[in-house]
Amino acid sequence: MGLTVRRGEVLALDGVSARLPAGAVTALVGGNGAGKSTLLDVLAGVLEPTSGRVDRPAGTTVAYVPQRSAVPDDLPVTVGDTLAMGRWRELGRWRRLRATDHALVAECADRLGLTGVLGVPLSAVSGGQRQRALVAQGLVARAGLLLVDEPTAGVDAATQAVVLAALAEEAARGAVVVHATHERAAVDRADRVLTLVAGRVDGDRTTASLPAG
Ligand SMILES: Nc1ncnc2c1ncn2[C@@H]1O[C@H](COP(=O)(O)OP(=O)(O)OP(=O)(O)O)[C@@H](O)[C@H]1O
Repeated sequence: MGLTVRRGEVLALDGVSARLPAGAVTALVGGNGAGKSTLLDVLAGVLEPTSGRVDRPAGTTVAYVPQRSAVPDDLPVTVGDTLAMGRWRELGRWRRLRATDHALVAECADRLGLTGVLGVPLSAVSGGQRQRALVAQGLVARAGLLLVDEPTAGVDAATQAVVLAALAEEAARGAVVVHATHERAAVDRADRVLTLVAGRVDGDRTTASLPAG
């Protein structure tokens, strides 16, 4: 990669190189402004790097779950709609869900404990349920590269556990899973930890070699 991103006066990423393995969950850590969201944006292809490039196998599909705070609370959609949107990229223009798509939505809703609220407006469920709905949308996409920005921020321990288990299952399916986090529990559950400090990689290691505490 060797990614550099200039945002105004700031070098949000400053020569970032990393290998993101398939079949593993990589936690992206670092303080506020370290460049985590910027790196996810670049990996997702929604932000062009100033220099460097992302090498990914041809045909790799990408699902990007942004921070919950980046999604308006009052979107006029149900939880079920939110999950179904995860199929849109594959369905193309008419977005008519097939039986297999409905089955995938139902399966991911079940995995994230959302079956009972599929018909409820996204604006009427709790913050934790909204977070799970966004993650479920990412799972529904069945992408080769799943990028998730702070999926366990501001949710209770039970929801954190459900979300982290779902990410681990996606990796077990063979996906590259990368999520930005500030939560210790999320770092502990990850297979790899990539640490950013001021836009540079400050550590790229398996969790086994992380200091305790
Ligand atoms: N849209 C933008 N325009 C200009 N500068 C930006 C923009 N988004 C981020 N930045 C700057 O880029 C740098 C990296 O920000 P980024 O959001 O990637 O960090 P982060 O590690 O995700 O932080 P946080 O933990 O606070 O979410 C920061 O200095 C930030 O101010």
